[in-house]
Amino acid sequence: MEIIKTNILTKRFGSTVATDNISIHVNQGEIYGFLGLNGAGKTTLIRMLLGMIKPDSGTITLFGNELTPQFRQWNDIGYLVETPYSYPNLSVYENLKVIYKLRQQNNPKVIDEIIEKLKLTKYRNTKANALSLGNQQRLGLAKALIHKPKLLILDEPINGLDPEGIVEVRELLINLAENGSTIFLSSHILGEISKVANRIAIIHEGRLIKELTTKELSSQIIKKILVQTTDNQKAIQHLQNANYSVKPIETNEIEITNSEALEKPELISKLLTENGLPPKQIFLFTEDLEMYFLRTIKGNKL
Ligand SMILES: Nc1ncnc2c1ncn2[C@@H]1O[C@H](COP(=O)(O)OP(=O)(O)OP(=O)(O)O)[C@@H](O)[C@H]1O
Repeated sequence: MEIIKTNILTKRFGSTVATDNISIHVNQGEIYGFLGLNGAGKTTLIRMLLGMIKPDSGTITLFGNELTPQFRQWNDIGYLVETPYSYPNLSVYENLKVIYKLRQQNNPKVIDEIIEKLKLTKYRNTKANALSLGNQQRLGLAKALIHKPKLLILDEPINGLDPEGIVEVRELLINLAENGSTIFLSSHILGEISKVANRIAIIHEGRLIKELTTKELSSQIIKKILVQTTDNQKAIQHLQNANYSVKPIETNEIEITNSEALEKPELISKLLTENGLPPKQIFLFTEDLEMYFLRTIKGNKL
């Protein structure tokens, strides 16, 4: 079932086209990563999904129902948009109690359950204004999750979290999706999104550039083996005789790109050693995810 569907969604601010004819869909149980540099249009799209701003043109369908003023399923959605806002003079527990009431919940146990889930137990009675940025973010996530929404929309959810917090939130999101929740999350960090999302959309200057599964993304990342020996010219001869595609590169290394070589780099080592040219250096180069991102954006600018 399609939980989110946008159809040629456009929003302008003066002469800036913040989102330009964006059509995407997100299926139930998916973690959908919405990836773009700062200013790409991520928050604008999220604010439209949440009915906070109106598109200039195009439509949004959530849970199969078009988003109009009559839309009634807000309680099925949890969200965290930009810096989470909390009541500064209320404690973590009191802040959550406000949301609990707003969400018309009727089992007070859920407040402490969510506090525990987000590892905020130690800060239960701490005022929001005394929390670290990371714990404010955890409180924001707790507020988004307290009513066990079917759809979770998160704008840069790992902002401010330390590495341990990032891993915890990643595991939490994966667990929620495994239990049937649908998660739409934005980020400008491709490495992070690729660890958690099933599908990824790349947005740049308001336009959807690419939509692909995380598997497809991994197959599009450039990988190669780089070898250095005491006599690269001789080494190239031996490698070519064994049917490897090789070429010398400026860094005094040999580049090998065959998939067999990538799968079994030890065979390269063995071949060269047997021919009296043990590699001085051999390593598997994998394109940095940020490099992939920039390469994709460049390709679409032409
Ligand atoms: N209320 C507004 N008024 C004028 N321009 C806006 C407004 N909101 C967004 N924009 C512009 O629209 C474009 C997209 O902004 P948006 O905040 O959606 O990007 P983003 O991908 O979320 O980036 P960031 O991660 O920096 O928040 C930017 O050029 C931004 O300056």
